[in-house]
Amino acid sequence: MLQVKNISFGYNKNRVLENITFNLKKSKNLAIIGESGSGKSTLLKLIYGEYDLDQGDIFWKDTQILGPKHNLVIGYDFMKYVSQEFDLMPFITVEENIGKYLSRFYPEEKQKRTTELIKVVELQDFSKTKVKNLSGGQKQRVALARALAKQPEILLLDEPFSHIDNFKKQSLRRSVFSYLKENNIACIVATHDNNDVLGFADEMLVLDQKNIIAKDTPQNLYNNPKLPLIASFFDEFNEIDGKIYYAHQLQIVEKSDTSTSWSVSEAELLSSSLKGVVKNSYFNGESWLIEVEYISKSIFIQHHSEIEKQTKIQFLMNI
Ligand SMILES: Nc1ncnc2c1ncn2[C@@H]1O[C@H](COP(=O)(O)OP(=O)(O)OP(=O)(O)O)[C@@H](O)[C@H]1O
Repeated sequence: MLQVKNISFGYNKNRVLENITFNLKKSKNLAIIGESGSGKSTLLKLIYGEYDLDQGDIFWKDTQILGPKHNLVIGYDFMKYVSQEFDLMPFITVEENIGKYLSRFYPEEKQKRTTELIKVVELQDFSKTKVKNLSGGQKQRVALARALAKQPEILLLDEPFSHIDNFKKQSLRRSVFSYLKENNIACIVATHDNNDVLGFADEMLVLDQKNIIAKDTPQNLYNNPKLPLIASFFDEFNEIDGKIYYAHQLQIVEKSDTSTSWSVSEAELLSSSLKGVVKNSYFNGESWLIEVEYISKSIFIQHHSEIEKQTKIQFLMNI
């Protein structure tokens, strides 16, 4: 188990993180989210032992994680860190980069593991390509495979799929996160992308103003976002009368047919609805996002079709 106990840290006198405490159990997946500059990468680096803490302790099982003041070489065998800079060897191939981290005393085993890892990151067509000739996203995948080569007990991932195109992203996420679960590897993922979290993370930790402001399952935080910062991570949202509503939780009231008058049940609905004027419609794939002016501010409502600008509409909170 990882134990982060009351740690504080600043690069200079200004603190970046203050009194951070949390645990992570074996083979669990924890996502760290927060605005740019909130300290996500710094927290991963501290857990990796890249810096000395100003205060507090970090343990993986019984081993205390110590920074450069105490360790000549940064890092521990049981932990791997994939940073936003991939730090690969450019002049050798993908399989050689991965193989560097595997024992050369068992060549057959080494080849088998390399092939397995290349498959996990879906780079089969590039195994013999020199890393310098790869795209940013392909390099990111090599860095992931290399981190997995030595079977870490815990993996720290900083924006792990940020350079990967949308075609590949979702299948790669499934492949990598299933591999981690099957091999009981704990992981901490710092991310801006809710797709890295929903469906994969067991828990989510939200950093803001140097502190942890929430820690819960993605489901609980999604269903009950106590703060705009949390809701904004998941989806387009609105604050109405101090309450948070996702765009899909608001509903534009429509007539059921082309008749000019409202039915009795529709009229009932209308009596509890709010009024606004359409400012814009944005195509969103499955639906449209309708921007509506409501009491001099914009709110966003998910709707099945485009609505002409300046149309007067009525809408309901539909939860
Ligand atoms: N090496 C450094 N020296 C001084 N300050 C730093 C250093 N690295 C980061 N910082 C500062 O520490 C704060 C936290 O940065 P960090 O990179 O941890 O944030 P982040 O949440 O990972 O951001 P992003 O989402 O943009 O990657 C920022 O204010 C940043 O400017």
